[in-house]
Order: sequence, then C-alpha cells, then structure tokens
Amino acid sequence: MKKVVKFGGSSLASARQFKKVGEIIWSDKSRRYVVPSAPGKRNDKDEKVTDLLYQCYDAASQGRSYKKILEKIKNRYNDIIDGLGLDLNLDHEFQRIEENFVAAVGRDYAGSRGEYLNGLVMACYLNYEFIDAAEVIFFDDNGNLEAEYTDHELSERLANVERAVIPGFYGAKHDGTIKTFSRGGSDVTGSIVAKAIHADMYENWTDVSGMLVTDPRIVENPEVIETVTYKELRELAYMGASVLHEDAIFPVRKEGIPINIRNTNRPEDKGTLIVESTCRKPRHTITGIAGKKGFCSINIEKAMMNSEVGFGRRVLSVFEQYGINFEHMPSGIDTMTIYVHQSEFEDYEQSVIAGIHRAVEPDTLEMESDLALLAVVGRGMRSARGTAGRIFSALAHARVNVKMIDQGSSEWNIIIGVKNDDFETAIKAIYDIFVTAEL
Ligand SMILES: Nc1ncnc2c1ncn2[C@@H]1O[C@H](COP(=O)(O)OP(=O)(O)O)[C@@H](O)[C@H]1O
Ligand SMILES: N[C@@H](CC(=O)OP(=O)(O)O)C(=O)O
Repeated sequence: MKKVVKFGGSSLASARQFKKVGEIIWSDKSRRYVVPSAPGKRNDKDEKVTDLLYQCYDAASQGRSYKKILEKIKNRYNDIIDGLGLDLNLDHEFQRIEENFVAAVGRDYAGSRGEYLNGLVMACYLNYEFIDAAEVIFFDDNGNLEAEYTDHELSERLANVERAVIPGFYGAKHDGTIKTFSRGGSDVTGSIVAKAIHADMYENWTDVSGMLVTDPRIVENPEVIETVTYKELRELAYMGASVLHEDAIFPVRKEGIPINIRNTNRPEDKGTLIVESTCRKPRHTITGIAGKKGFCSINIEKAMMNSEVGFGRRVLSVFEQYGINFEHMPSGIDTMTIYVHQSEFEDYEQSVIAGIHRAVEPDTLEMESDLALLAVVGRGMRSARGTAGRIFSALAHARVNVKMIDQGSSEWNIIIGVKNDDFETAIKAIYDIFVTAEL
C-alpha cells in the first residue's frame, strides 16, 4: 500500500502544526511520499510565507529593500526548526536566495522558495529523502507542464526510494528556470506524484474536515460531503470551491486513484472521498454549491438570428480575436447571451462591441456587469424531479432576481446568474432548501 500525502500551508504554519503532521505520517506506514506547501497563516491576521516571498521579489525588482520581509520569513522557519528541536541551519540557503533576488532570477523562483525550504525542514524532521521538485517536475518553454515526461522521470526517480519529501507548487523548465503552478498548486504536485508512483490513495490534508457542501465563509458550518465524483468536484473546484486546485484532478483521475481530503486538526474525521464513480447514494439531492463573482453579460438580439447559418461562430470569433474566454452562452430564438469574466473583458469592451456589430449586425446589444455565477452540482439531481423549480422558489423567497439559468444536458449541473450583491444570499438560500430542509 502506497499513499501520497500533501499538507497545505495551514497544516504546516508552525512547529505545533508540524508535530500534528508528524503524528499523522508516523501513524500509517503507507504514507511514504510527502508533498508539503509553504508555511501558511497561523491566524486570520497572519501572512502566508508565499505572499511574503512575492513581496520580497516585488521590493527587490523595484529597487526597494526587501531585508525586513526576508527577516520575517527567516523567523518563520527558525521558529519551526527550534520548536521541533531540529539540527538544521538554513543560513546558507537564505544566502543563496538573497543572491538570486539580487540577480533577479524571477518571480516564480521567489514564490517557490517557501515550498523548497519547507521541504528541507520536513525531510529533516521525518528523516525522509529530500527530492527537489526542480529535478523531477518539468515545464516546456511556454510554461506548460510536460505531463508525460514528468511522469516518466518522476516514476523512475522514485522507483527505489522508500520514503521521500517532494516540495509542492513548482518545477523547472529544461534550462533550469524555476516555474510554479498557479496559486494553490501544491495540490497539483501531490496529484502528479500520486500518478507517478501508482499510489493507492492521494491524501490531501488541510484545515477543514473535507470538501464542504459550500464555502464555510458564506454558510456557517456547512455539511461535509462524504463522497464526490471527479466530475462533480471538477465543476465545483472550477467555480470556486477552493479546497482543491482544479488542475489536481486530471493526473489521478487518469489512473483512478481516489483523493481523500482530510483535516490535520481532526485526523479522526474521515473527510471526503473523491472517486471516479460510486453507487453510494448522495445524502442530498445536491452535492455542492460553488460560485464566483465578477462576470459580465453581453446580450445580443436580432430577429431571425436562428436562420442565419454561422451566426454564433461569428460572434464567438470576435471574443476569440481578443483572447477572451466565454463562460456560458444561454440562447433563445432571436437572442444569445455571452457570459465573460469582467476582468478579461473590460480592456477590450469597445473593440469587442464594434467587432460584434461588424460581424453580425445585431438589432440591439446590451451589457450588464457585476454579475455572479453559481453552480449547483449533484449526481442526485438526475433522478430528482423539480430541482430547478426548487432553486427558483428558494431564490424568489430570498428576493434574489435570477438573471440566467442554464442546465447542462447531463442534468447534474445547473448554472445560475445573479447580481454580485445577491451572491451570498443566493448561496445561503439554495443551501437551506436542499441541505437544511432535507436533514
Ligand atoms: N466547498 C468548500 N469546502 C471546503 N473548503 C472550502 C470550500 N470552499 C472554500 N473553502 C476554503 O478552502 C480552505 C482550504 O483550502 P486552502 O486554503 O487552499 O488550504 P491549504 O492551505 O490546506 O491548502 C478552507 O479553509 C475553506 O475556507
Ligand atoms: N504556497 C502556495 C502553493 C499552495 O498550494 O499553498 P496551499 O497548500 O497553502 O494552498 C500558495 O500559497 O499558493
């Protein structure tokens, strides 16, 4: 039995947290490959080491002093090392990091050092082999992960290593330049390692007892999801359920390796199991609700648009021309609406509008900003009648105006558009009708 265990920043924020992690690893011999993040926040007002490192980089690149911030980072590690009573000195490492700051080696290099240093501390604490992620995780010149090459190199490197620590979040290009994943990317490293060693389980340890039905910052104490499928999770993660990085699903999914989300502060809890498919009946009609703010809608009307062949393609090609992704595209006979990220759209707004006018000569074109999208996801929705009706009535009851509703033909996923200001109210209302009321 082989398990890969990834510990998030909150699980490694202090010596006290490291001790809990040690207990967890030593309590199960199959926890052989450990992927640590950088130390996270010790309390709400604290700072993540990764953020401090980016601050250092920004200061250095603008010619400001970064010394004070670097001192804070050193103190974070020294507190952990002292608290664990380790015979480890990182002075030499910090000296090299400073030299590289001065040499402007790169933003990703700076950001990655949190995981690198924490990996050294973790390996020393556990007495596991340290393997630098820069030697086993590879990116191409454009910064995209070389998944197959990485898988091959990593599985070869780990073939005869009984127990190892591989820092999360980064790898390197072939010329040695450090490259990170996007924020939260240690989850991706864990998944890549799990695939490479054909793990029986990928455990992802964090500060909540699993994937919650919705964001705990919106609904107080939401229920834990016992079992979720990769498909459901992908949708929820993409729509903002931030407990697991959305790209962490692909590597393990290919191999059918289950992911278990666990709580470092409550190791006795079973957490959430993420699987390819399951015959376990979900506890509620819905599995989860997630969402994001900051969308814009572009509503195009033209009489008889349905009979104009290529109408949709011509509209979408305007967005493509400006590199703008569209999120959703509900349509009627004479109308189509495109939902885009406001931040991607704003700079090109007028050019896109002009482009659409030229491409399809619409009768009217209207825009609305400050919209939020919510995803209500659940394999149980397929067999339940009236789900959309229940959502509508819950939202009407909460006085939320529904701007858009889009149900995928797969019937396990409903997307709802509301005003940004109604976002939290809408999530609470849907949670109450499906979870609180079904208990
Ligand atoms: N649906 C959800 N289920 C669980 N946690 C969620 C959800 N949505 C948002 N979160 C937030 O994600 C946090 C865990 O993710 P993250 O901060 O990346 O942890 P880590 O530092 O362990 O990687 C939780 O503390 C919680 O606030
Ligand atoms: N430390 C990185 C990568 C990461 O995955 O961190 P965490 O596991 O704390 O979300 C970040 O802050 O983005």
